[in-house]
Amino acid sequence: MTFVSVRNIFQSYGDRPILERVNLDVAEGEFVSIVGASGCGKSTFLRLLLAEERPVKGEIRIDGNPPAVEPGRERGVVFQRYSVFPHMTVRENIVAGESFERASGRFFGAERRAALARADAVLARIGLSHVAGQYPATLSGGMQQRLAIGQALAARPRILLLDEPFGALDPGTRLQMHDFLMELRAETGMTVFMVTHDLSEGFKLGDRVLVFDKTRWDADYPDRYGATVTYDFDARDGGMPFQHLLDQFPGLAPEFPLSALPGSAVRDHQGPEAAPTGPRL
Ligand SMILES: Nc1ncnc2c1ncn2[C@@H]1O[C@H](COP(=O)(O)OP(=O)(O)OP(=O)(O)O)[C@@H](O)[C@H]1O
Repeated sequence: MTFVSVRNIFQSYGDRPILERVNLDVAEGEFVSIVGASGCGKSTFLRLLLAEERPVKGEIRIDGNPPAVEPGRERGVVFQRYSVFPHMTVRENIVAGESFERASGRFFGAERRAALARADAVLARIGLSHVAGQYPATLSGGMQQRLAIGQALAARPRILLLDEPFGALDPGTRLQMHDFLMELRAETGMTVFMVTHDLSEGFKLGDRVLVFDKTRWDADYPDRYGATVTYDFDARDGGMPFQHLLDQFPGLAPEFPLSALPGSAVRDHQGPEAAPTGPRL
């Protein structure tokens, strides 16, 4: 059953189209990876889901309703660069994440004690209990990003939006974060949209991998057309057979023509006029 529905979305900045004819149905609990060339509108799409922007045309529905303008309860978001508060301790950061309107200082008495107890439960879940009283600057990059995810989860959102969340981390920490995110996802059943530049990460973590690209090009006016979803790959089972191919041919991604993969389910999002030529990542 559809949880997030995106219908014929167009978005432009000034007279410059960024997205066009984006259609999508996502079930609750699905993990959707989003890849595409730099500047093609992936973050713009996340901002539309967050209701930070309104589309020029089209409609987004979350559980049948337009996305609420206030962040927090329904959707949590994590960016590439650590979005935690540097002047608050790790525990206070989690408390602050519970509600954007109610920073930690707004909790008093029993309410504050309850909020701190909930924060401690989140910290235990993300493995940061031992640094609860420290400031973010004293943590490693991976720990800070775990804190950012914990902060987003403190409000118990049904949807987690991740914009290149592991892009700034070293490869080892990145792998640890993959395990961490998969565990959290299994525990919470949340729906995830993750923008990544790492194709194999997208296939490893996602149930689906969406490729954003332009289907129409004007060589004289490269900004004339917007991007849309050109591929929607079934990536369950760890992105097999994509991962097997990567193992066999290291260095294959990202130029490999994804459409040639055996067993990849490519769903049609644009209708008969669209003629995707393969992602340029
Ligand atoms: N508020 C804005 N006003 C005008 N142009 C914008 C605005 N936000 C984004 N853009 C432009 O829209 C295009 C799409 O930006 P967006 O950040 O969505 O791309 P992206 O696919 O996420 O890129 P990257 O992979 O590099 O992060 C870019 O050319 C960007 O400069």
